[in-house]
Amino acid sequence: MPGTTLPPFPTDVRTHPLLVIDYDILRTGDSTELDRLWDAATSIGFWYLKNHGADQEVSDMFDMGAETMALPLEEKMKFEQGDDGRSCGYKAAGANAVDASGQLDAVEFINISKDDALAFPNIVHRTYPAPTTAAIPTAVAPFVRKSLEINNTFLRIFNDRLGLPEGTLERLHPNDEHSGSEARLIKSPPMPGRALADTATLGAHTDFGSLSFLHNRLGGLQVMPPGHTEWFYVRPLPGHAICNVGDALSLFSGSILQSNIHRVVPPPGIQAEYERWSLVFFTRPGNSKVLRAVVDDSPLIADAVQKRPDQNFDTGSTAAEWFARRVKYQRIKNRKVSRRQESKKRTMHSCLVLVRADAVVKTGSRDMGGKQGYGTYPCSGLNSDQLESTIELWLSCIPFLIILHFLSLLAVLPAYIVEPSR
Ligand SMILES: O=C(O)CCC(=O)C(=O)O
Ligand SMILES: [Fe+2]
Repeated sequence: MPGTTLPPFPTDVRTHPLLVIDYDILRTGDSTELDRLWDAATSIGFWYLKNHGADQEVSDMFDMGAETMALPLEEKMKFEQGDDGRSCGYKAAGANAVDASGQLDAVEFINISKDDALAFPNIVHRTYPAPTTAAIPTAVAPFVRKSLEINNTFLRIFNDRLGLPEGTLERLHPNDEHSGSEARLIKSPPMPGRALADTATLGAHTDFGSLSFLHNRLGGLQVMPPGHTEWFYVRPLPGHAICNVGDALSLFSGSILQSNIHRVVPPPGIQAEYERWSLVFFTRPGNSKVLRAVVDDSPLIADAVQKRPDQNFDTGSTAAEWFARRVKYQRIKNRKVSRRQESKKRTMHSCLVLVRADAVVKTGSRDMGGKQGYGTYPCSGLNSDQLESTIELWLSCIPFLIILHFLSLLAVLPAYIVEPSR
């Protein structure tokens, strides 16, 4: 809660260190800082950012969040995001699944579209609860503008390092095209003595978009770094944002930039007794942009793609279509399946788990979050939807194969029957 003194992050839990990038130094074009950012973005895809200059905007957003979340649930539900794949709006705790078994999430959040924030008082996508709307000109729009400025700086740097013609990545993320870019304010309830400290409150996932600019105060965020099979906490550092690469940018770059799997669990130790608040800005590609590696414009990306023939670098989907599918699938209501479908899904899930484990072992790379994730399975070159359809197709062929087998037996059987009687 804004203004509350929070207990320190415990020293006895497993954490993963991230590189600290200094935004002030980065903007001067300092080559050491640029190299360090490149190292972070191409290894784990996560880094801390200090001196980002967004402290006031972040603090105003947390105030807006506290007022919005204090509304009665009934009021917040009038602005629910719905089940049709739209992200902006309110999401109540328990509306999303955190894993394939259907375990529910424990966080509530409000997503505010960059398009609504920048067009205010015009409405592009939807309306928001009164305290959110009142804060759009004073808190939300300034936070969105600052976040875009920072993420666009990263895009320009990555553009240069990837050897792309000037402005390529920025043209895939135009500020003035409608997109899924949005600010998200998340609240998790206190979870004192929670027995299932290992149960995610926000399920394991990779971020759909291109870049995320995250601010949290309490622990709970965990990453599974490449080459590991265990979760590590990311220690929150005062005044430092946590930045990460998402699936779309990873795809554009032919997987040179890494989109890493992460999740949120209850804060460790005594911190679990406090409400957990976090704030993210997601930069996502323009709605009309097709999600595919930019091979024609960069020999570096073309080479990276060529070295990964197992991976599909052309989704054939626009950012709008891809994003809507991901959001929709997270909703628990869209996961309700009949008992027959349930067992079929379970079979498919087992297949997916095998394929995913195989992918990690074979390539040393992370999967993109499986059923909750948004990306491709490296060893199959398919995204989770495509992989699921392929497995479904194979499973549906089984009865046909059995009949074929039976018919071929019938064809050879007379010979067997006639033969012995001779
Ligand atoms: O709350 C956090 O620390 C992380 C949130 C997150 O990963 C997300 O909203 O995508
Ligand atoms: Fe995330």
